Amino acid sequence: MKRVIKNGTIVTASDKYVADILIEDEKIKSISDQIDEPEAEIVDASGYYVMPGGIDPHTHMDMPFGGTVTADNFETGTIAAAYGGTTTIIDFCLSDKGKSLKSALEKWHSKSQDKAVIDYGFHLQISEINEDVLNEIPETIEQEGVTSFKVFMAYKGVFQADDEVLFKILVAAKEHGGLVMVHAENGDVINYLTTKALAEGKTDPIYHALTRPPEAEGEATGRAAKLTALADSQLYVVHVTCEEAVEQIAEARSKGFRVYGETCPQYLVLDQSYLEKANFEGGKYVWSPPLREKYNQEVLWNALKSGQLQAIGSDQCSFNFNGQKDLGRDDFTKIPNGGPFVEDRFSLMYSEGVHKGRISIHEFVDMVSTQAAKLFGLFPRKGTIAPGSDADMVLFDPAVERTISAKTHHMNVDYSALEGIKVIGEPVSVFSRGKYVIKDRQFVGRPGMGSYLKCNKFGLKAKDEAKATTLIKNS
Ligand SMILES: NC(=O)NCCC(=O)O
Ligand SMILES: [Zn+2]
Ligand SMILES: [Zn+2]
Repeated sequence: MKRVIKNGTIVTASDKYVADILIEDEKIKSISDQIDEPEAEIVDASGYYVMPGGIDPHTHMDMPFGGTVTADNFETGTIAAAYGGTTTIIDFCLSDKGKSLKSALEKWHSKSQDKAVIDYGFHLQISEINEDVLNEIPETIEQEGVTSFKVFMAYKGVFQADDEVLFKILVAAKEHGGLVMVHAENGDVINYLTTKALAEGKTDPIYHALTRPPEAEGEATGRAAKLTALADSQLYVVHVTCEEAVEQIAEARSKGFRVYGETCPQYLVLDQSYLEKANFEGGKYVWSPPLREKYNQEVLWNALKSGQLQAIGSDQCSFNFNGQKDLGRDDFTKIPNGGPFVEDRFSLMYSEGVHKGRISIHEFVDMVSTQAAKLFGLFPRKGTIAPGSDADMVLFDPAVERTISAKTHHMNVDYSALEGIKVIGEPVSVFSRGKYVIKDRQFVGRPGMGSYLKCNKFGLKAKDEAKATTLIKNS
């Protein structure tokens, strides 16, 4: 099957130009001023940006957490992702203590295959380390194509791992070409503060934020960065929310350590005051790390612009307000942590970032797609528009104005944490490996059309290389 996307404005992390794109089977075959292919189907992209499909490096689909299971699974979650312009997710596979890493991956494959409508890879969460786990890591990287390992420094008694586990994983990752990811909050301090708050009768959602202070995130981020330096390894800090954490990442990077960071749209547009909404409405905004005081938003935008943070993940982890979030109506620690963002990540970043003049359109593409492809071993198959790359593309209308609402979103969740926020720009059509998933704003894909992606080993200094390439091109 051949398709030509005509007259669109192609935008990548480094370039913007009008040209035609020939798609043959699943790949981009060629890009040229004018492509005339008599047998090809023509797609008119005049007036649209043609951008690489979004890559969301942080999702939790069909994940058991907080005594319940996320509202979105790999089918509903990836359909929503596709509506939002995302063509690849990298989901967190949870491993069980005492069981093999292979069995965890098998479980995640059975949750996702036949369901996902876009391509997907896995990060593997690890909370214990022993000889068996260490022996499985090389095979996990080489054969399973899982090259990133997640350690939670918080959620005491559930996922939390100690520094010995983190350090051993950092050493193993260095040796075998993996990238270690951390949820950086000091879980022991948080455990003390939450227990104390409950004993004092402080049960409302706002105490979720007040018992997880930014210092606890900054401390854990700095500790993880220092252990990374000691192991001469590589680290990706997920969902960075505050000045205290950004400072630690910037300091490590200034010393030349391979420390990378991600933030999420929710931390750029919402703040701690949302947790104070009356009638338990604040429970809708409970996730970890928590929303912060507003000044942190500018800190995060600046960190993205200056390259201290590289990528944008959604941290999609949806729970219904009715029946799930309300498990914690009388005790904020029982509110399942997480929010629904996979559908809005791409458009929100365009609208708040590019439309409002905070970032360039190239920085936008870099943050929502290219950097994740580079850091997680998918580039250049994913994350760009170039001959030989997968034909994962978004036709994006930058002129549409719309309002985010649970009434119109496609996530399987009964509220939107972004309800009422106006955005400029909308994905009109979305291609996954050359096939329409979204055509003229309608889902036309089918469950199972997404493929599992084996990721390549970590490539050193992905961000720095990207910057160097841009500088050479612009000079
Ligand atoms: N973020 C959150 O509250 N839930 C998902 C799990 C995690 O990323 O910490
Ligand atoms: Zn986390
Ligand atoms: Zn997460």
